[in-house]
Amino acid sequence: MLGAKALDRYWQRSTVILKSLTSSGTCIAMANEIDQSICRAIEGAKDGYTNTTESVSWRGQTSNAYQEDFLNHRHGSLTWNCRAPGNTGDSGHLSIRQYSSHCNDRFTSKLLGTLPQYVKIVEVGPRDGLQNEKEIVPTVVKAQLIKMLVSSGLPVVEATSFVSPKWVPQLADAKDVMEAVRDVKEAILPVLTPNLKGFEAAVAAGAKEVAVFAAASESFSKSNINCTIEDSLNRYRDVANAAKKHSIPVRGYVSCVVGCPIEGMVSPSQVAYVAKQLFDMGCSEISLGDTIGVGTPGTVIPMLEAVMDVIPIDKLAVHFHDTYGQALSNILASLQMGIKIVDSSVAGLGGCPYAKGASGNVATEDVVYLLSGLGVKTNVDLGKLRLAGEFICKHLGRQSGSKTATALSKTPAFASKL
Ligand SMILES: CC(C)(COP(=O)([O-])OP(=O)([O-])OC[C@H]1O[C@@H](n2cnc3c(N)ncnc32)[C@H](O)[C@@H]1OP(=O)([O-])[O-])[C@@H](O)C(=O)NCCC(=O)NCCSC(=O)C[C@@](C)(O)CC(=O)[O-]
Repeated sequence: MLGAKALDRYWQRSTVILKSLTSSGTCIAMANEIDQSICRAIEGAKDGYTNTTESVSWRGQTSNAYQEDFLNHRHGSLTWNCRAPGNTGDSGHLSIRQYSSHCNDRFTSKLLGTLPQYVKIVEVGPRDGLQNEKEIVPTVVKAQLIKMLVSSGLPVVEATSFVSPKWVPQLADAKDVMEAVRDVKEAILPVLTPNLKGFEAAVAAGAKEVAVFAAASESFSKSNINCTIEDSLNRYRDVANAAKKHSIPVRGYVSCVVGCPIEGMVSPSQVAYVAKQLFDMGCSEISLGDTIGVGTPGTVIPMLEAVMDVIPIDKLAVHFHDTYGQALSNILASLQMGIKIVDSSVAGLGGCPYAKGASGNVATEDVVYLLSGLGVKTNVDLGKLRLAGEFICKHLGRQSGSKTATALSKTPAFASKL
């Protein structure tokens, strides 16, 4: 017998475990653990182990029955697609099942609900990532990073910010960065603009899309952009009106959608209010930022519910930082609610200079891996994306913040099959 029966049994067991973990917010980490166990077992089987100690394990519980079935299927190859339960595919191919909303699986479809077929990833590494670096990254490196990210298939790569160089010296070369990527046509390269001055400079530098950034917390607004929420909304109305004249789309960010580094918890109604103001002034997309990464599905879901009451869901994006390791859980919860746009940062670069303690954004590599496992299309080539991550990490002299990139760099044989 091939290993498919065992996989079916194993998959069913895994989904039951996942169900019990959903409320704890740790399901994704655990799911990855299960996936990796399966992959290790398969790799062991493929390498022809007869006496391997590798087996599927779950919190110390191991099942040799699964191991035996894997081992029986020694020459199987790894394919990434979605198959109905019981369908083992061509003989000689062991299928690691991916969930997709089309899968008619007893447990996975019930647990995960209907997920989008395609998710647009908005890469924010060159802006949100590099704005927080101690060392100023040379323009040529920034431009190379943007080009590598675009070549991986990312549809949107936020390139830089036209903010005050006194406030964010790391991005003082915004004009030069735009000049260096002028020939990039395959992706949209939006830039942040905090006011009309920034907008005009961005347009002069060739920006075709801009973003404004408000906050749901009064204290954060003051520390980030030196004005109240209402004053910022007035500035952004000016930017939105000017952008209309140039037919330039404006993305609106709301920061601190769950918590604020100064004020603590932020109410969903306050987030909905600021988001609606941005939407009403003409922002074509609203990105909801958990700036300090404190959210869990327990706080993110009510926040999204409040915003979805006032803004169409297809206009909403989520932007999670991974300070508490909750970003992937939050993304899954958001997808289950119908969100189709996710912000992330290559190698998990990032943080906000005005949000003490905020760690990097969720890593794009991890998001792509998650979505691929769920059968959700992104059109991003994980191999090329990893190269972009390696490139910038090498320049910064540090390890990647992406678990996926780190794991794949240690298992090149597995990486080559993705
Ligand atoms: C908003 C300001 C400009 C107000 O700064 P201010 O000091 O209150 O502004 P001001 O109007 O008094 O001007 C002060 C000086 O800045 C200049 N200035 C004024 N505007 C610009 C401009 N656009 N570009 C270049 N220069 C500018 C202006 O000309 C003047 O120059 P001076 O006369 O002293 O030589 C400042 O606070 C600022 O630039 N803040 C940016 C902060 C920032 O970039 N934070 C990070 C991005 S937000 C984020 O990361 C969160 C997000 C989006 O990722 C989502 C999430 O995670 O939640």
